[in-house]
Parts: sequence; C-alpha cells; structure tokens
Amino acid sequence: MRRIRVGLLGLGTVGSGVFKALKSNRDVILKRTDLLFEISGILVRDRQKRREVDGIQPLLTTRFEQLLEQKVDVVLEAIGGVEPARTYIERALKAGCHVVTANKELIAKHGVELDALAQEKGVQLLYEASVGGGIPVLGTLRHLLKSNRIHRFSAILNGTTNYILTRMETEGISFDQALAEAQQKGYAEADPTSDVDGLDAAYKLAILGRLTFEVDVPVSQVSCRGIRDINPWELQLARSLGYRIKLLAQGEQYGEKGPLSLQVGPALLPFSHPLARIEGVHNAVHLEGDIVQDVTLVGQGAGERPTASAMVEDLCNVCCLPADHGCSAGEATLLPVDTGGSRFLFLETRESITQAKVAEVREVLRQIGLAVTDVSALREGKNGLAIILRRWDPSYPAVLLAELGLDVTHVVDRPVFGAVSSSDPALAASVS
Ligand SMILES: NC(=O)C1=CN([C@@H]2O[C@H](COP(=O)(O)OP(=O)(O)OC[C@H]3O[C@@H](n4cnc5c(N)ncnc54)[C@H](OP(=O)(O)O)[C@@H]3O)[C@@H](O)[C@H]2O)C=CC1
Ligand SMILES: N[C@@H](CC=O)C(=O)O
Repeated sequence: MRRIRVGLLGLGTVGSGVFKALKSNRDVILKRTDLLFEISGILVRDRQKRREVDGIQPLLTTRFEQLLEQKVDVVLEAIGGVEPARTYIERALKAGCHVVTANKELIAKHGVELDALAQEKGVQLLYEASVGGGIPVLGTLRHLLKSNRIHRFSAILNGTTNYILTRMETEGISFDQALAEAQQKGYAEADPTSDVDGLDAAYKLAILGRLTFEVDVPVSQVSCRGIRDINPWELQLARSLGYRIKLLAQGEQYGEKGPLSLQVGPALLPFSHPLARIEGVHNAVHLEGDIVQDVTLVGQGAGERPTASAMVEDLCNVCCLPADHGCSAGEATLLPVDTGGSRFLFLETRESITQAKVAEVREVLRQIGLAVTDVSALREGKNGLAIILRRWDPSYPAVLLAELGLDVTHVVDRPVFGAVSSSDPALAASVS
C-alpha cells in the first residue's frame, strides 16, 4: 500500500464532493490501486464559514504555503478563476507535486504553458473535470482514441444552460427561475454569466479543440453566443416544428493540419439528432474520427458527485499511470464562423397570419429565390411566422421585412444543425 498525501484547494461544490468521495470510496480505491489517499490540508478563503462536511475543521487553512510545507504529493485545485489558482498550480508543479484541476478557465487560457511546466518538472497535470463534468472525454481522447484523426465534434458542454433550456422547454418556467435552480443545485459557476453567455462552454471547447486537433486554441478567437435571449415560448415553438434548441459547441478541422472552425451558440437540432435528446444537467460529446467513425459520450456535466468523480479518477491516474504529455500544440488558424447553413427565423407580427398569408409568403420567397424548407404560421396565441431557410445570408431579414410587408415586432434567427428536410414528418405535421 502506498500512502499519498493530498492538498485540496477549495471546499465548495467540487472540493466537498472530492473530500466525500475519497472517504466513501476509500476501500474500493485501495483495493483497485493499492493507494491510500490522505488529505493533509484544505485551502479555503474563509475558515469560519459553516461547512456541511464532517471532520474537516482541523484541516482548513487560508495559507497555501502551509499546505506545501506538509510535503504533499498531489495538489487538487477546485477554487476556480485564473488567480490565485494559476500561481498556486505553478508553485505546486515547481515543488514537484502532481496537480489535478477542474478549472476550465485557467486551462483554456494557460494550459499550454502549465502543461510545459509539468513536463519540465517531471510531474503530471490532469484536468479531466474541466470538460464535461463526469464524462471521461479527455481520457478517452488521450488514451482510447490515440490512432484516430478526429476531424469534427459537436457537443453540449455546459450543464447549467442545458438544465435551464430543458426546464424552460418542458415546464415553461422563466429563465431566471431555471437559473436560480441550477445555482441551488451547484451546477453554475460562481459568476453564472460565464455559463449563460457561453464562455464556460467556449473554455471547454478550447480545451477539447487543443486535445483533438493538437493546436493551441486561443479562447478569445472562439466564436461565442449564449442563451440569454431564449425564452420558454421560443423553445416550445421550435419543439412544435420538430426541433430542440441546445447550446452547441462545435469544432471542425478542414483537412489534416488545415484551418479550424470553433464555435459556441444556440442551435436548433432535429429530434433525430443524438444531441437533441440530452436533457437537464447532462452533457454529451459526439466525436467523428477517421477509423472509429462516430462516438457519443454522455453523462452529467456538472454538480458535486460527477465532477468529484472526474477529479478522483485523475488523482488515481497521476499516481498509477505514466505521464502522457501528448503532442506539442502548434498554432491554430481559425476560420470565420460560417453563417451560411440552414436557419430558423421567426417573425412576430402585430396581425394574425392566415393560411392565405402563409401561401403568399411562400410565393414571395420563391420569387426572390430563397431556398425555403418550411413556412408556418405561429400558433399557441402568438402572431407571426416561422420560416426555415436552407441557406442563409445576414442580409435576409431586411430583405424579407421589405418584401413581405408585414408589421413585424420581433425577429429571432438561429442556426439549424443537422439534416433539415421538408419531408421530415414532424415538420410536415407542424404546418397548420
Ligand atoms: N460546480 C460544478 O459543477 C463544476 C465546477 N467546476 C470547476 O471547479 C472549480 C470549483 O467550482 P465550485 O466548487 O463550483 O466553486 P465554489 O464557489 O462552490 O467553491 C470554491 C471554493 O474555493 C474556495 N476559494 C475561492 N477562492 C479562493 C481563494 N482565493 N483562496 C482560497 N480559497 C478560495 C472557496 O472558499 P470558501 O469556501 O471559504 O468560500 C470555496 O471553498 C471551478 O474552477 C469550476 O469551474 C468544474 C466542473 C463542474
Ligand atoms: N458551470 C459549469 C460547471 C461544470 O463545468 C456547467 O454548468 O457546466
């Protein structure tokens, strides 16, 4: 049996989960790895705060130096944000400790230099919990898909927003209420702006992109839109047309070592798409590789236990497995986001839309040469039109408003992801 001394940074949702998991699964871990983990100290901001976890008071400290002085073998970082987490991790690596972190912001922004520092010092830095919560996606890429060239992935990478979208769609509750629930369950970031504006998913996309395409992905260059402007009614409208709206993270490489496209934003997925069925706090990553073809990994993307699971697995791995520093990261060439795919457009109008008006709109669209998949009158007490176009140009809304002569009060456009066909039965059925 090997005793491993662990320093834990942070005792919030994730840190408490790690503490509890090491206690509850101590025997399983010992039996399978011959490792006995002992928490030597826990760094917090406020020692006086009331804690739900039993037996931790003597371990708490507010001084990082005190943890390092205890000659820990591994540092687990679960405080979040760039500073002081970055300084603590650098100091731990320089002191010869392995480091495990859940911090996507830090790894997205400084992962390349921290990986290099770990390699230089002959220790490991693992961050499975930083992407997809409990889903072992980074480990799968590092260890189980080594021989594949992954050319594309699409993913749901934020538990908070997927939870909010699911609750708004299925229960009709407001955005604010759904967000408050996600916060109460421990899914959201300390500042939930990062979740709802898509940044958290962009950090995870940058990390996934780096591992998948072996290039350094500057997070500032990832195109990113959040879900703030989506309301229950829009979600239900999309559903009535055969779609779910999801905050989608997509990465694609055009040719080996070719340019990349990386984007995060809300998109409509047809019910038949594998990611359309991912609900609540679940995340999913759909990978496309040249040999494996396609693989979808699904699991809880946030919360105490799934995230703790990912950190504890990393902890076991840094002690059991040889270092895998992967490939060096080259420079990425990022393409501007392609806005030219299928698009869902809804125009809310002051007057109600009759079937005669729908036919008239179809004809106008045909005459001006727009490739249309569907046009339908809005229902459920709203006035307006839902239009699905096969190709999109940002100038279309202005053209449409001018040509259709409708008194439009509200316009929303969203990309449609996956196959769109006018013969889709759900779509056909929705046309009233
Ligand atoms: N929540 C989740 O589902 C997931 C979170 N993550 C990531 O895990 C990390 C932690 O998240 P989470 O547990 O939710 O965060 P919390 O806000 O719940 O907990 C943060 C903890 O860190 C401590 N802390 C914060 N700043 C400092 C500081 N400057 N010095 C010392 N201690 C500090 C806090 O101390 P105190 O208790 O005294 O305030 C608290 O114990 C983040 O990087 C997050 O992005 C990753 C995957 C999922
Ligand atoms: N706030 C994040 C937590 C996990 O990474 C999320 O909701 O996904």
